[in-house]
Amino acid sequence: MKVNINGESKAILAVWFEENQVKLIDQRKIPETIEIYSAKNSDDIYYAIKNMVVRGAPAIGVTAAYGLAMASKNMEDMEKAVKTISSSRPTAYDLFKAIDFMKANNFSESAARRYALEITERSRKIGEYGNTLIQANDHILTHCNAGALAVVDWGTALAPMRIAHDSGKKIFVYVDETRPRLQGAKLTAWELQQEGIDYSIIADNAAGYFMKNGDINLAIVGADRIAANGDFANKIGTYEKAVLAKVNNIPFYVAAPGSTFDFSLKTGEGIPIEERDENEVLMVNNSRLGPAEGHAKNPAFDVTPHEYVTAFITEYGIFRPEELRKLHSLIHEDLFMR
Ligand SMILES: CSC[C@@H](O)[C@@H](O)C(=O)COP(=O)(O)O
Repeated sequence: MKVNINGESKAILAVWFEENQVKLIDQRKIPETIEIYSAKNSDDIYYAIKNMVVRGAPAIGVTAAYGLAMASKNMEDMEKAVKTISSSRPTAYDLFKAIDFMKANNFSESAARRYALEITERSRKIGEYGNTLIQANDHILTHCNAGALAVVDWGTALAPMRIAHDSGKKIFVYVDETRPRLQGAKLTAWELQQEGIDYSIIADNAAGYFMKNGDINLAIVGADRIAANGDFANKIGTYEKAVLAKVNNIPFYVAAPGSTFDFSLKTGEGIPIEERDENEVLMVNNSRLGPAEGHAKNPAFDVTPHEYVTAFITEYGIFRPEELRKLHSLIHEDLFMR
């Protein structure tokens, strides 16, 4: 991704491996500053994923892959390292896919590097397929952050927008602020700004207003886990946006690589939904909302039923929910995904 550092445009990745450390852009600090977090063992990897130094399903997977390669080089107890890293967050399937990939490849550094390269290249392909769905002057809604920060580069939902913009299509993006962690307002807005793509941040409860007024004509979001029937988990608030899109006849696309599809689950009912600390909801800029004794509920994801999805944009092409069997066979035949 392009990043402006002291007036100079530089290309950087969200996650990389250097001198036996896993390097992460600290996403808790964006957009204020670009700081690098260096993970030196599997406990650091656990901390980084759990506390969202790194977040976004594919980026979590790549971090786990590098983390296991690092742990193996450091002669950590690998059973313990796998257990620690897999307990960091429950919802994104990419985490478990990456751990299985590393187990099957003896936790080697070359395997982790290959995993990262594959995921990055696949998200670029998602961008190319997704670009075919975007017309000049489209006004596109997105939720949370499914951009380069959430992968390694390119993104999933944002990759089509970046490629459309680079190919000269003028587009405008409506960015849901995405309470409580504000991935939209902080991360997506920052990425679009770096890329020179026009956008406005909107309050989480404003999408219906803009859809009804005809201001939004397309929605693209990412996913954390997609079941065999196309029900999918994504950041809390995605479900209501999908329902609103259907009511307003707005196409609603989900962009995700093969590593996010969990075909062992028939429907979205079995997707584990992470419940995070209530203080993420209660505390805003270090001040507390509501009464001192008040409590909050904080599910990090919701599940959108497949009937609200127009199609899935993947590195294998674009598939309507009723075509997911075909995608299942393609993923099954793909040696990297096995
Ligand atoms: C390409 S990222 C896809 C999803 O992981 C993304 O939309 C999302 O919901 C991220 O949630 P987060 O809690 O920030 O990890």
